[in-house]
Amino acid sequence: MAIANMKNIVKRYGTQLALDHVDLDIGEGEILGLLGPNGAGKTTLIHSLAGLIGIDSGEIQVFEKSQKKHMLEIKGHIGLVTQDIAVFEDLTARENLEFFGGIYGLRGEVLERRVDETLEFVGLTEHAKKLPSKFSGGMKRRLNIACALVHRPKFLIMDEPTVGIDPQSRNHILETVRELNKQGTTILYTTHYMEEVQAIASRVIIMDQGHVIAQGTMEELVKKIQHEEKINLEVVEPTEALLAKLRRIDGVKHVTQSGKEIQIISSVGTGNLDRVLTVAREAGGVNSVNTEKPTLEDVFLTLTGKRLRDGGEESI
Ligand SMILES: Nc1ncnc2c1ncn2[C@@H]1O[C@H](COP(=O)(O)OP(=O)(O)OP(=O)(O)O)[C@@H](O)[C@H]1O
Repeated sequence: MAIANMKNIVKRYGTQLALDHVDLDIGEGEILGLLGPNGAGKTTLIHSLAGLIGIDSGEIQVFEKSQKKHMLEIKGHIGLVTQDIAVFEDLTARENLEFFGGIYGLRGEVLERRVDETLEFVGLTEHAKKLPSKFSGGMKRRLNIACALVHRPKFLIMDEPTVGIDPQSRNHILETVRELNKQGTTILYTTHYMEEVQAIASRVIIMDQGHVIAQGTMEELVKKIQHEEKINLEVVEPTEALLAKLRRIDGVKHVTQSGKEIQIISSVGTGNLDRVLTVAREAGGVNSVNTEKPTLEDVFLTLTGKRLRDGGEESI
């Protein structure tokens, strides 16, 4: 069954085109990773899918039903974990869950059982009676997720749920996502962190400037650039003149620099390793060199010209 289809979606904020004819399909049982730099349109896509904002044109179906016609019914089976933590600071963890469960029509014993189960699931049972203001960042994030889960949605949409938390809390959240998926929940997971997508996603969508620029499994995406290799150089003098010369070499697609380390993505089989070394030696010398197969991060760089980790800043 298709969990969601978006067809030809256009969304503008004034003159700003946030979604530019976007198509997206999500199948039941997937963990779909949505990657993109700041401003790519991820939150806009998620909010329009969850029915929080209207679109200018296009068609959205969720659970194979028109979103326009069945909005309320659809919303009852979606959970949305927002990027900004949306819990009540003056209610305890338990009271927060009771409130959100109540919104979804849960009452009495069923509500209490679901609240207990959800607290247990996110590891907050012992803290049920505490106010979120006493929580660490990671615990607050877990409570935020719990609020979106208490009504047991079929489809969970998560907007950067691990921003600003420690690695242990992040692992806990990723484990929660995997477990939910095992139990049958379909998940759309937005992040800036490539390694999170690599750890949990069964399929990946890459967005940039309001467009879906690539989608597929990790292997399919990496295959897209299988004719490329990554050359890692450490040079003695990383001057602008050297970078410019490297970029002019035929077959070189991207050159990025961090201190004395220079990374080059180049077509394979073009003899570019030799050329790169010659240019770098002439420009002051080379401390070390190695080549690697491209990763998902390199797919992103090749497709967008930007590094995801830097929040999408231009790298060349
Ligand atoms: N309410 C708004 N009014 C005007 N412009 C907006 C509004 N919300 C988003 N935008 C613009 O629309 C574009 C897409 O923004 P969106 O927040 O969807 O991107 P994003 O990929 O979620 O970015 P981030 O990773 O920073 O959250 C950006 O250029 C943004 O500045």
